[in-house]
Amino acid sequence: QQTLAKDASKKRCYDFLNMTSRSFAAVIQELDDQLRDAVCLFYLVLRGLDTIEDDMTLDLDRKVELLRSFDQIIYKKGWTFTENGPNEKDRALLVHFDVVIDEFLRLKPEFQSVIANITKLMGNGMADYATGEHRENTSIATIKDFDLYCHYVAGLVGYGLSDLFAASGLESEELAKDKALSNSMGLFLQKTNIIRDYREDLDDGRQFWPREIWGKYADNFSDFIKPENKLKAQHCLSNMVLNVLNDVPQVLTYLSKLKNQSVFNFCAIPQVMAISTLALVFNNLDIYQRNIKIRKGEAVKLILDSTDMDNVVAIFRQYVFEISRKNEATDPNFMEISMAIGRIEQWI
Ligand SMILES: O=C(O)CO[C@@H](C(=O)O)[C@@H](OCCCCCc1ccc2ccccc2c1)C(=O)NCCCCCc1ccc2ccccc2c1
Ligand SMILES: [Mg+2]
Ligand SMILES: [Mg+2]
Repeated sequence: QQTLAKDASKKRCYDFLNMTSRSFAAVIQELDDQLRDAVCLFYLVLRGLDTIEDDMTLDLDRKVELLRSFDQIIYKKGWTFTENGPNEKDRALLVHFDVVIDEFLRLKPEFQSVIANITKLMGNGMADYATGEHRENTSIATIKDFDLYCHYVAGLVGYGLSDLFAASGLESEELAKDKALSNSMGLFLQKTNIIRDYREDLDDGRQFWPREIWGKYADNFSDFIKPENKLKAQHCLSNMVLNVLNDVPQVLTYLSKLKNQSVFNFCAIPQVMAISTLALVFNNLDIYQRNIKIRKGEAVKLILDSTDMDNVVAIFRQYVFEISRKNEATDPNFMEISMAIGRIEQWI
């Protein structure tokens, strides 16, 4: 009887995974037995934390209290949360969070401590940011603030994944020690999404592009949606893409150090999707009007091709070449982008 109940609650966790993530559910479920459950629960715990962070209808003091204590909440059997607004997309995850906690508490202790440590760091980072000087529209001032915020919400995920890979024995300890490489794995994904999500975030009253960049091209963050600012909008966008390109060499270095096939696929596929998205958004002013996504057919081809390092390098080379072809000599960022591409080509 016990095993039936345990299997049912584990199955529900995978249902929550498939419900809350288009891009990660499939690759997480392909991981080898030693890692699959730990990474699934790592995802669900952090998605639960992010569902608190993302909810703009929550009272700020209440939000901060939850963010800073989430690393203790995950040890409280039976805990659930029903205060999210009705439109919060992953609200159901927290309404049934007791199921996630039950499964989290069944993980090996070393997996639990990796997840709890990252949850504590991320929750406090999110809270510091939510109560910072720009709390009204979550705006980000400098490129340094941009890197710090993305470190909190995504770089730390890279830290935790590398630690889980090492704890499972499927990957080396030294990979987990090289924090800069793990950090870049998160920053590349998060920053690419932040560029792609300009319009969605603007409409939600959030702005994640650093003022140090966009402030060179406009007085207000929303100016870029106006047709008369087309050229400024294009140059601001290429400046953002330039900032993200700088993480590519470290992403390729991280991937080249992986030994386990299922871990390689899990790590490579989101990065390949991101470089494809980056090439799609480069000099593409549609991002100021709507959320653009790579076509389903292209995504399927990328997933099937991303199983070994040579193919992944070839895919990166293809998209970096596409960006260099679209790079315009009249763009003030033209030279910097050419040099960033040069640094990537030394690698590939
Ligand atoms: O609300 C949304 O749907 C999007 O939220 C974004 C936001 O609010 O900024 C934002 O929320 C960030 C805070 C919660 C992080 C949740 C997460 C994501 C992916 C994971 C993958 C595996 C294991 C655990 C994971 C945890 C978000 O989901 N951004 C997507 C990019 C985050 C990438 C994280 C990451 C970092 C390094 C990686 C290395 C290898 C493979 C996957 C990796 C994945
Ligand atoms: Mg989110
Ligand atoms: Mg968030």
